[in-house]
Amino acid sequence: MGGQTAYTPRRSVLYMPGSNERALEKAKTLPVDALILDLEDAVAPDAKEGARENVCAAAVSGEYGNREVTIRVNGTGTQWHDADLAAAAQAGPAGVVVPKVGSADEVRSLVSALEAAGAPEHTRLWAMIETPEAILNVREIAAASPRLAVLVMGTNDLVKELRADHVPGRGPLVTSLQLSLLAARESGIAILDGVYNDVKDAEGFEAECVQGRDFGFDGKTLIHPGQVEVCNSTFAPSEAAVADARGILEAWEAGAGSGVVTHNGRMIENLHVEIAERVIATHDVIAGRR
Ligand SMILES: CC(C)(COP(=O)(O)OP(=O)(O)OC[C@H]1O[C@@H](n2cnc3c(N)ncnc32)[C@H](O)[C@@H]1OP(=O)(O)O)[C@@H](O)C(=O)NCCC(=O)NCCSC(=O)C[C@H](O)C(=O)O
Ligand SMILES: [Mg+2]
Repeated sequence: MGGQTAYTPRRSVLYMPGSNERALEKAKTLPVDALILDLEDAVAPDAKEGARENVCAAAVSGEYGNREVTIRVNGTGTQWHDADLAAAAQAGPAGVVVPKVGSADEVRSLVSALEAAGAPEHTRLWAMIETPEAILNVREIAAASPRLAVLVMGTNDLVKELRADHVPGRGPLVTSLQLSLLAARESGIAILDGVYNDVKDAEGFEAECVQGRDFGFDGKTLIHPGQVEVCNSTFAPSEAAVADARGILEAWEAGAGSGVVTHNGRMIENLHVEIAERVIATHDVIAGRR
């Protein structure tokens, strides 16, 4: 496990309430990599059924271009879960996002339910990691099914459950974020960082994007269109990183056969070449989307 797979851009993954038809429309014009059309926390109980119809119609519409469209259903055990999951499976989005997943058994039973409801093969499970139970089981969760493609951190619920606070630097969450990252990388699946709630705090948001990128997240979940551009550029290789990667590959080729060379005074071994190749491949995929 943990081998390199083809890069799917998920730098910016925007939530929008399934009940907000204006937002569903606006999303067609936003430069996001993926969308999470929400039926859970952002939708009031009496709006759930209408929202379910909206998000399924959006998922089958084919109007979102190369954006990955996913549907977040209500959690296992809620009164809406079964109908949400069945409708989402039929709509066949890229992913069905399930909140508050707690165990590997739950992953397997969600996958069985998706298959029983006729979900097409391309519809993958995205599991939200946002409870103490999930953190303590995250290694087994990440490895539970080949249909599980993405872990999504739910840092609002996690802060609530831990009785922690949202603080700059996210000290109270670091252990949970890193355990989840370890689990995702071991199983070779993607992992997305949680949302930043203060949509007016551009500086704090950028700092959290940089932190998530430096930790190793593939991208970040977002709640507002104003967060998209910074997120996209933070989670893409910078021009300097691409130039450096090209330099590493050239230096390696020039020193063909030797197990170690230098580039800009730094030691380069095979593992640095693999990193450089990943940077270039990531850059090429992102450049191809423009
Ligand atoms: C946070 C918001 C409620 C702010 O809404 P509002 O004040 O209306 O924003 P603006 O007036 O600045 O909006 C400007 C235009 O942008 C559109 N818009 C706003 N948000 C979105 C969006 N998410 N997707 C698409 N389009 C959006 C507005 O319609 C305006 O358009 P226009 O009128 O044409 O100019 C709001 O941003 C919002 O609802 N965000 C999403 C909230 C959400 O989905 N929350 C649930 C997930 S977060 C979570 O809980 C994760 C996890 O479970 C955890 O535990 O952490
Ligand atoms: Mg949550």
